[in-house]
Amino acid sequence: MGNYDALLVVSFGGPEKPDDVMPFLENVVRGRGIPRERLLEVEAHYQRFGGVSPINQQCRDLIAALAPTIDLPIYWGNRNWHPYLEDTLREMAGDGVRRAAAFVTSAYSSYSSCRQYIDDIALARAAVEGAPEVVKLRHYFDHPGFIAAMADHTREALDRLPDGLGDSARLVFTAHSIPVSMAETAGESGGAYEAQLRRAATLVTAELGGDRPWDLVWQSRSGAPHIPWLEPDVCDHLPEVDAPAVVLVPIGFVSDHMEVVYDLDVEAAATARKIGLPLVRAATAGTHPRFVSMVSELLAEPEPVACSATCCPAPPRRRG
Ligand SMILES: CC1=C(CCC(=O)O)c2cc3nc(cc4[nH]c(cc5[nH]c(cc1n2)c(C)c5CCC(=O)O)c(CCC(=O)O)c4C)C(CCC(=O)O)=C3C
Ligand SMILES: [Fe+2]
Repeated sequence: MGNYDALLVVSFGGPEKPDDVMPFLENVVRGRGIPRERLLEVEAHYQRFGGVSPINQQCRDLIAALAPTIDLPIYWGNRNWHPYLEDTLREMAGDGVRRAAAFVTSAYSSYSSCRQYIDDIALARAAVEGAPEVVKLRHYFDHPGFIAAMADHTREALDRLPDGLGDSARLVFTAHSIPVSMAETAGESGGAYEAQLRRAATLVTAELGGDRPWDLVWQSRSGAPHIPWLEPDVCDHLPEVDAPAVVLVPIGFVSDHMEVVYDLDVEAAATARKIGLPLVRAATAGTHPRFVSMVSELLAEPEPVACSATCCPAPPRRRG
């Protein structure tokens, strides 16, 4: 069992009022060559929800659910918005925390979903005198707690379909698209992001019993149009589905993010309506009791071996 004196929940961060949106987006895309038009489009998604991303409240809810289950003080720091990791680490140092376990709200290997969190934790630690040591907990995409939560939510979604469609509905798992070059180098030997997503989808489907067919597709593509990203996009895939109904399973996200409430619940839902395809979206893991208890199980495991220095390498930086 790891010898920790605090739990640090590490997340992406998101805006909480209209004026936060552009500064938040600028933090996210700094040096990443994201076209201005894409940024303005994404800004509109956030403004449609009053400039509030669901992600921060999801983090607060998770921490509230974790508190009674974990015998450690719990802190919260984000990469891209308040509360920033650096501020949280300063608070932890002031409280005398020496060694914290980090639970990152991203289950998979890739630069964006793992290495970038590790790098940002290291940068924040370097800026804080006496910062605690931070041990990142292992990837949990295949942990029985995450799988049970997603299987439960998938079952609930199947039950929400109109009469009789549950048995023949196709499961369409979705995850954030990433550049093909990032996917090819994900993990210790490449391809880990997609392989882990396929593994999680396989485990969730197995838990539902039978041999229900499923697909893994992508969403929320960003970047310049000439750079290849993982395909197909969920909206291009739906018209190709040869089944009377679909349950979308956002296996790539552990809680509701703007990508879930806009890209799936608005865009993909509109696509399905247009083609007359009954579609429901499974809930994200969020504060499902098995997902919550998974965190204390991870804390009780032997300390994880850190990723090697060459795991999930950074893509080349563009424009400063
Ligand atoms: C793999 C992955 C995850 C899953 C792992 C994880 O959960 O961390 C994830 C999560 C998230 N991504 C988020 C938001 C954004 N991601 C962007 C851009 C990008 N994402 C990428 C990948 C991922 N992103 C990539 C390769 C880019 C291109 C720029 C770059 O190379 O970095 C942009 C720029 C605008 C645009 O979309 O073009 C935004 C606003 C939010 C917050 C949502 C909210 O507010 O609720 C969350 C949780
Ligand atoms: Fe993203």
